[in-house]
Amino acid sequence: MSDIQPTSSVRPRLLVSVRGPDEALTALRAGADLIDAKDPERGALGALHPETVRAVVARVGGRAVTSAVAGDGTGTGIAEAVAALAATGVDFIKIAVGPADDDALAEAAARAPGRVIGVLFAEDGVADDVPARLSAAGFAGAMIDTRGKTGTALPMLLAAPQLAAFVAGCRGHGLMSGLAGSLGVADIPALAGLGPDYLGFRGGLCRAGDRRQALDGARVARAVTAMRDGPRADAA
Ligand SMILES: O=C[C@H](O)COP(=O)(O)O
Repeated sequence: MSDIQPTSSVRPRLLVSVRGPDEALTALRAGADLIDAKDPERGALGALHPETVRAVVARVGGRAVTSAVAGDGTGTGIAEAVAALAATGVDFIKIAVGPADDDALAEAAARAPGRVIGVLFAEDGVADDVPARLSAAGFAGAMIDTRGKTGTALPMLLAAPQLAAFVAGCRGHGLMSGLAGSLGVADIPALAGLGPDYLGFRGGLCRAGDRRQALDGARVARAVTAMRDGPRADAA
């Protein structure tokens, strides 16, 4: 289990979503901090087969934090999916938490204690009580992503004060916080200044900016540089 925990770290880490072990190696070699296994052919939270996730974990070999999405369903089905992914050895499992009730969230989190991250979609808005609910359910973190992957980036859907309030709420409840959603390297300075634990990317780091094409190691490296040289939350 890698060491990423909710911290007051002023510089966010870079999460890169990959579709398999080869892309995981590309992201790792370019300097990504979190390698996130997901199927870009199946929407914002498309789950890969557990054996593919296991292969990603093996290829990363502990050199970065790993995560995998369990799908965008909710309820008891998601609890089984969490258990299946937990068995692959992946560090964190991401699930959609939109319509789920607190009992379903707690059941899902209990299948991988301290390893489940709740994903909210910006299009649905972010209620103020989400960090408290997820923390009470036993989640390790929360992130905001975009459901629609047609190029409308997160900052076009939620204003900086809303994102900052979400990040602060997560930190106040001991949750890791992540921001993602059709982001590009140019989005890094403003979002890094809000103090999230990580920023998530795929499409903006793929060839032609198309999340369904291959991950581009040079673009990942540019994002790593921008994250490293960008503003710090305490400079905000
Ligand atoms: O978790 C990461 C995001 O889903 C990345 O996907 P995107 O940059 O293509 O929106």
